[in-house]
Amino acid sequence: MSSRYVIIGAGAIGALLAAQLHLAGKPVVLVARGRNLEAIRAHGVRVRRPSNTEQVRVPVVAGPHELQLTSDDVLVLTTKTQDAEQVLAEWAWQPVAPDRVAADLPLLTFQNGLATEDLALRRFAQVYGVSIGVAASYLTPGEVVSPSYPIIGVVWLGRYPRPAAHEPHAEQYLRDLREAGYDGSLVEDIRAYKARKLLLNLANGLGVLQGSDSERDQAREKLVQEARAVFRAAGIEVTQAAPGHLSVEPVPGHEPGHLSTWQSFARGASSEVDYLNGEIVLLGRRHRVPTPVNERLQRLLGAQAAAGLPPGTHHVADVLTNDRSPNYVGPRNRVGRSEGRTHEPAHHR
Ligand SMILES: NC(=O)C1=CN([C@@H]2O[C@H](COP(=O)(O)OP(=O)(O)OC[C@H]3O[C@@H](n4cnc5c(N)ncnc54)[C@H](OP(=O)(O)O)[C@@H]3O)[C@@H](O)[C@H]2O)C=CC1
Ligand SMILES: CC(C)(CO)C(=O)C(=O)O
Repeated sequence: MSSRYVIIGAGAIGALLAAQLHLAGKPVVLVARGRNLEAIRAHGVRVRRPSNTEQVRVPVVAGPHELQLTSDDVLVLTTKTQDAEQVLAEWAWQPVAPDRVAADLPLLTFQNGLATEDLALRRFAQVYGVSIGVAASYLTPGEVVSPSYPIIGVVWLGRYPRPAAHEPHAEQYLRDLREAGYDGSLVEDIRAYKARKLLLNLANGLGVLQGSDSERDQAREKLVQEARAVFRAAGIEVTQAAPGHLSVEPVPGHEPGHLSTWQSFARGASSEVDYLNGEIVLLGRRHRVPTPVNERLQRLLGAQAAAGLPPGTHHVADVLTNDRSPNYVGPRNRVGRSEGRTHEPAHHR
């Protein structure tokens, strides 16, 4: 009998993982909130795949007050990074058994970026970082789109900060994930895998902006160059291991290619950019390495999220140049967004 997985955060990663584990016969409880909770309570998680849609009746709760934790539970954190601290604080000191609290349970952290594992380690002693490659999408309460089948995603899983000599629990988690449809491996240095993934995720924010493919490529190259420089200065290893391959297929009625950051902006949810590009900015400030392009993207999208503005509000050129005068006209309006670059200032050409 495998552990029960208590999956906190019912979005693209968490709701899909809960559905997959449930379908594989693994004990699982999903923690959701708001309209998403209502929809999952009423109908289960709707999983839209390339060739079918399944309604998966996953047990769901609103929080620790609706659940009795046991010593066999494994907590799984699948919120965005910006919500991790609040969730960790809420769950860590919940009672499990006499003299035990949730912070004594193992915790799996699925976040992109480098920040969550240290946030978790402040309270939880057994932290397992997971780096996941998956093309999942959450845009509608109670529903996830999963364009890969039968392999749902690829995971790299490792004890943080480093594995013990023998990690039977990590092996068990990986076995369960494999049975649930995820390809994956155990890794020695999960941070090096998260660093590799972060190099990819630095461009997530570019998908929220208007611009051509070549402008995006140009910006992506600069974002990654800056990141590599700060990683060198900070002594952060990036794994050289080859990334896994995942086949992604069309799902009827679903527009493909929108990454997790775009999904947050499209839903009017908060943005993870402070922990993606913002991680590079933080490391740059600590180690005195300039990171102007990551900083411009972070500032632009931070202000956009604060104002509740949708994808397409700004242009990639705003990230590539620091020239705010005399031609800068501010954020594009909704007309400019839907009709393309209609009011293009000179420095964007
Ligand atoms: N989407 C993807 O394809 C990929 C995502 N990732 C990474 O995985 C992590 C999770 O991302 P993703 O699944 O996309 O995020 P989502 O925004 O889709 O899902 C996060 C979920 O957590 C919920 N949540 C937030 N705070 C709380 C809280 N305090 N209590 C309970 N639930 C809470 C949100 O609630 P609400 O429903 O109200 O918004 C939402 O349902 C991120 O670090 C992301 O970068 C990695 C690879 C791919
Ligand atoms: C780039 C991608 C899709 C890889 O899994 C991802 O991490 C994201 O959407 O944030």
